[in-house]
Amino acid sequence: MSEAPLPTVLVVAVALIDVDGRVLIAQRPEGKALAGLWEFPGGKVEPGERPEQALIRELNEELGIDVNEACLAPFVFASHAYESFHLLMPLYLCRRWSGVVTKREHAALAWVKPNKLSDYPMPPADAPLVAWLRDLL
Ligand SMILES: Nc1nc2c([nH]c(=O)n2[C@H]2C[C@H](O)[C@@H](COP(=O)(O)OP(=O)(O)OP(=O)(O)O)O2)c(=O)[nH]1
Ligand SMILES: [Mg+2]
Repeated sequence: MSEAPLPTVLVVAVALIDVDGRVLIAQRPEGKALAGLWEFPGGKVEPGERPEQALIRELNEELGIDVNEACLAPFVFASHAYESFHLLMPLYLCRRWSGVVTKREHAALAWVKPNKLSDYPMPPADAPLVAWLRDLL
């Protein structure tokens, strides 16, 4: 018997890295799926957008910062089957942006050393990403 087909949803996310090598994570707000869990900033790619454009838009909406496309380095990706969709999520690295990181849409923000990321509950799709950051950053 074959499984019911699930839509694949493309979500782009970023590990913003500060001068001390800490990574920004953000807590999903009440009322959204996976509320209370910590995520990498980003969001769904909308029709007609390139992934990098979508990420630049999301970083402006969510954090109030401006990122140059040349400063987004593809890193690793998550591929995870949720109950109702399959998540495909490239994670970029970014060490340069302009503006001040501001909490606009999340419940909280935290700058965290890669080896401490596992202290924060994250969506199941993110576990491999945390391991890559810890091992490769
Ligand atoms: N941004 C982000 N999303 C993640 C991560 N891990 C993970 O499973 N997701 C999932 C949660 C959501 O199902 C989806 C992102 O969707 P979202 O609802 O936050 O998208 P969005 O920012 O475009 O927000 P919205 O306008 O649709 O409300 O990806 C992660 O680390 N970062
Ligand atoms: Mg988002």
